[in-house]
Amino acid sequence: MKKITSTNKLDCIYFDYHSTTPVDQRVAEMLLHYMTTEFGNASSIDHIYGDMAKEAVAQASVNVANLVGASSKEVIFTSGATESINLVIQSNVSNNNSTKIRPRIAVLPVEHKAVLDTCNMIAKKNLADIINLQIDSKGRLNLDFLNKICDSGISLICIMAANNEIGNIYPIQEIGQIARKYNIPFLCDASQAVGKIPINFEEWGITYLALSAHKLYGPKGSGALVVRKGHQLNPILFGGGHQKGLRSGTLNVPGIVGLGEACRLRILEMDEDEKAIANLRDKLQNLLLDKVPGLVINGDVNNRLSGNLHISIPDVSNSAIIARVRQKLAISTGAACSSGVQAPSHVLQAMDLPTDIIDGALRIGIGKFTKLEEIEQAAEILSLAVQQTRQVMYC
Ligand SMILES: Cc1ncc(COP(=O)(O)O)c(C=O)c1O
Repeated sequence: MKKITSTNKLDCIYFDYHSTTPVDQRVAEMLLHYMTTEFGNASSIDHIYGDMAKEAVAQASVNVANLVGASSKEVIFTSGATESINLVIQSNVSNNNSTKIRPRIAVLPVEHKAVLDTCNMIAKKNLADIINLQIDSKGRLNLDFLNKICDSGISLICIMAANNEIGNIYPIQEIGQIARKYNIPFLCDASQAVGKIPINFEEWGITYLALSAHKLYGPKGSGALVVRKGHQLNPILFGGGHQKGLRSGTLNVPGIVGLGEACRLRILEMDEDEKAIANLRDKLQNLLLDKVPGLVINGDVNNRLSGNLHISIPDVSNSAIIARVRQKLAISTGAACSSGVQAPSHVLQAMDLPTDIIDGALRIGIGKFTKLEEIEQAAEILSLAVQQTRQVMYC
C-alpha cells in the first residue's frame, strides 16, 4: 500500500475537499494512541481504562463546543452528519405526531441528500408536509419567503450553513432570528462550514447543529449533533442508554477524540488557513478564466466558502473533462455519488440553471494541504483538457 503523507503522493492532485479531507497527521497520532494505548470503553466504571476514555470524551466535547460557540453539555457524538440530521428530523416528526399536529418541515432545496432523502422518506409515509424554500439562480435564499412561510406554521426549519457543491454560505444569523421570532426549531447542517467560518451556536438561534469530523481534517464515521438546552429529542437508536439515552452504542472513543482534536486545531489555525485557501482559490479562478474561454462561475461568488470553486464549461460535458484528467486531478462533478450512478446535480437543478451549465459543471475543492504549484498545474491540466475535448468536438 502506498503511504500518503501529503495529498499528491498518488501523482493525482487532490481537489475534492468538500467530499472529504485527509486526516491531519496530529489528529491521526491521537487516533492511534486511543486505539492502542488508552483504548478503554468510556462506559467502564470499574477501572482506569474506562476513566481515561471518559475523560478523553469529555475533553472532546469541550473542543467541539468551543469551535461552534456551544456548551460542552449540548454535544452528542454520532457517526456523522447523516445520523445527526436523521435524529433531528425523525424526532421532530414523532414529537409532532404524538401531539396530533401535522408536522410541516421547511427545507432548502439545495440541502444535502441526508436532509432531502430523510424528508422524502417521511413525506412518502405521509407523516409530514415538506415545504421547499425559495432560492434564486445563484442558490441564494429568499428570506422574505422564509418569513412568510414561518408565519403560516412550521414545525422545523432545515437550512445548511454552507453548500457542499456551490459553496454558498447561508445567512444563519438572520435565519436564526426568524426561527426565534416564530419559536420554530432550526436544524442547521453545518458539515461544510464548521472549521471554515466562525459559528456561534449560542447566539445565532440555532437549535440543532450537525457536523462531521472528516470535513475538517478528522476521521470518517465520527460526528456530532449540538442540541440546544431544553430541546427534547426522541432517539432513533436504542440500547445501552449511552449519551443520556439519546444515542445508544459504545462510544467511538478514537473517532470522538479525533473529532475533538480536529476542532481544537481549527480554533487555532482556521483564520490563517482559510485566508491562504481563499488566495489559492482566487488564483485558480483567475487562471481558469484567463485560459478557458466561455467558463462560468456558479453560486454566490460574494459569499462562498474560501475553498470552493464551482465552474461550468457549457459546451463541454463534465464527464468528458473528468475522463481526461482523472489520473492527474481529483476533481468532481458535484456531490459524491454512493450508488455509482452519476445523476445531474439536484443543487444546480434547484437553481433552475440551463442544462448545458448543469452538464458542464465541475466542483474544485481546495484545502489546507493545497500548494501554489498544484494550483498552477491544475489550471494547465484543465485548460488543456478543455482544449483537446473541443478539438475532438468541433473538428
Ligand atoms: C452538507 C453535507 N451534509 C451532510 C453530509 C453527510 O456527512 P456524512 O456522510 O459524514 O454523514 C455531507 C457529506 O458529504 C455534506 O457535505
